[in-house]
Amino acid sequence: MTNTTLIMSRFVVSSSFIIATIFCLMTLLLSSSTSSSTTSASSFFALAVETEENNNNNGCPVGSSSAAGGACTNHIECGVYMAPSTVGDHSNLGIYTANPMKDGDIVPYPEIIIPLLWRTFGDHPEESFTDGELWDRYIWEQYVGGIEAFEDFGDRSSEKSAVFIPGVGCTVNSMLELGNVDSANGSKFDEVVNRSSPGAGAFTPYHSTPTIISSPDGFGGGVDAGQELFATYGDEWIPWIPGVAVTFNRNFAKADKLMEEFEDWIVDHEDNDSDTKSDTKSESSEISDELLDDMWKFMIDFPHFGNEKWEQLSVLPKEWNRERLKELKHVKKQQKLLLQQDNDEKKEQSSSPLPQPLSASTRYWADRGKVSTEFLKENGKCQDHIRPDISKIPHAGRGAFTTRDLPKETVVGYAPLVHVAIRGEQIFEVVYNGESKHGMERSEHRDEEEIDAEVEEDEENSENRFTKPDLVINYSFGHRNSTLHLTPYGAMVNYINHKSTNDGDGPNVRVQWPTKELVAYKPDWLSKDIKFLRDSIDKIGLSFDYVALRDIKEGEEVTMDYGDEWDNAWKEHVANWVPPEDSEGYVHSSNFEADYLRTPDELEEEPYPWNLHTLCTNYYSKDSTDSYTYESSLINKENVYALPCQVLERVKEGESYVYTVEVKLSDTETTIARGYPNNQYGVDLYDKAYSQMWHMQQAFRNKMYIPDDIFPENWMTKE
Ligand SMILES: C[S@@+](CC[C@H](N)C(=O)[O-])C[C@H]1O[C@@H](n2cnc3c(N)ncnc32)[C@H](O)[C@@H]1O
Repeated sequence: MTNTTLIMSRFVVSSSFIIATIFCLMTLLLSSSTSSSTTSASSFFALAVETEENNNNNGCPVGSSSAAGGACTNHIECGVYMAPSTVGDHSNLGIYTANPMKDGDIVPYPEIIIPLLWRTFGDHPEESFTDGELWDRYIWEQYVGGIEAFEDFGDRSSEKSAVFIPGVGCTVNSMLELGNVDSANGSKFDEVVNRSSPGAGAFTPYHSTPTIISSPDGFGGGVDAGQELFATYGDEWIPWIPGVAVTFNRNFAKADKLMEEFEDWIVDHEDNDSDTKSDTKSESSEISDELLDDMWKFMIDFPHFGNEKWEQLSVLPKEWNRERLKELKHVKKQQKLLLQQDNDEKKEQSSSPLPQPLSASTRYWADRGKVSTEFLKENGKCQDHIRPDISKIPHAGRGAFTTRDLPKETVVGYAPLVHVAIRGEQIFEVVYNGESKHGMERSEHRDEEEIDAEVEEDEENSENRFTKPDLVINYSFGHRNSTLHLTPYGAMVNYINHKSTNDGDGPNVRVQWPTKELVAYKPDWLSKDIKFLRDSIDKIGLSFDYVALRDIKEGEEVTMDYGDEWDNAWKEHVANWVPPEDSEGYVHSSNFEADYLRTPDELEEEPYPWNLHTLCTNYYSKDSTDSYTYESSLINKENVYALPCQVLERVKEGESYVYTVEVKLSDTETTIARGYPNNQYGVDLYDKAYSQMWHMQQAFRNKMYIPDDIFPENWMTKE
């Protein structure tokens, strides 16, 4: 195989060439084979994953698991697990439900969304080509979570700001046709505290982004216990991880076609063979299972990387046997039957949609995506021991609360850590440059001179310029003697608030390195140096267990000690806090209620809160009287362009109002247009860019500190 790989990778060949080559080889092999062997192969639908890692349980008996201290504990019930993925030989993590769930059910529990300003989506910062590159795999575009556009004017529909969605959002894998959840379906906005609170802007206002079960057709309207949850990343996303199925829909169809050809070839061969030995239609015409197996392996392992990618090879079932052949015949028969019924029904003018049988390759991967609950208990980490709610700690925002009684030593939460090794202190710095359009520059993309030149051009903005760490810092770990920066992405752990060890009975959890090697935890990384971490960007290698320090009762708030530095910084922040002048009169648009948009006269009497303003689209055209009128046929949902505007007049039409607006096209040019509806495609009220609390200059920023006793000395790069 290695030689074949070398030779074939030098040629550009087509997939039909591969198949032809394989079939020729098969013919050659067959002509010299004895075909009486009937080696029984494992069932085609056997769950390979169930058997592979069952023994890896730290010596704990089945039905119990290793707690943080290495002791075996009885199992505590759990509904959602993070465990080695069924996608690609357990090379990454996946999210599983331990219970059957119906379409429409919400996977526990909805997460926060942390908006990122230090980088834009799809715009990989050049300087951090290695260090920080790992982040590429853990961000989404802002529209996924329903985050508003950050710029005031311009294209509001396709601004590509990046967001970080811990939990399912970061972990879920993609299996296109097998997508069984809608992940990160918008979010809610709630700043929880007032602008005058010292907690203002110190945590994300975007929360409650749900993952909703949405199983594909043919799967019975839900998912079974042990099912890996799959999102749909989109057609351009290809996980080029060795051994991973490249899951474009079109590949399932192509894979089925290849399997059909393979099957036809076998049937032909066996028929021909028995024809030539027509007197005895003997067993010997059957191709041996062993040979079938070898040929199949040869086909699926055929090198398909490089310029020519035969993605369909990656979704072929990994095992082959006669059962598989029968399955394929069955699927084809059913499909034929349905097609026939469909035609008959069409003739009868019936419109009832017919269920489609799953294609053979789809069926294979669907079954592969399921594991036993034992597997989850033994290899997974529970993700629903805690749930979010408003914290009981003043000014802290949301917090994490236990969903069940959790004995001491329970791993209450688990989080893989996205690391930035050397540039951890600079990479997240954001330069704010005022509060208007292009008011903020992302330092990662701009050099200082470029920013200075722009600021000089705009004296007004230079006064408002300030630099501040991005919000994600408050959700990340560091150490005073190191540049390393670790951001956890386990479900719910980002809700855990601080409680000092010196405060009352102290916190009830602490972070610890896991007790054994895991897909996302390599214990030998603890003895590597910081340069090794900088250059290790293919995979996550560090994780934290959040371990119960004592028995925790259901409903208790979970807290951990963020470290003395954090505690002191927060106390100093509170002591020095002076509510900003603009906290008076600030109302976020989500809390602002008005029956209609106001005219200039009305605004004089009753202005909007200072942070709100109206923006209009340019969907208008000239009518017969040479005046401009709103034209709904011009709506382009892909590109909703916003311009500054003011309402001049309002007319009641039915239950709602239509508006005459003055749209500002440039500094010198305006247009007056009639008939605007009050919505995002017409005229609407928006928060001014960077007016939300998390952009406040005064907002608290501080990373959490990794306890000294677990921080390796070799990572200490600073005095
Ligand atoms: C990892 S987040 C915790 C979740 C956060 N409370 C939220 O609502 O998203 C850390 C941030 O929570 C807030 N926080 C955590 N513990 C706190 C405490 N004891 N007092 C005040 N604020 C706290 C701070 O804003 C801190 O930067």
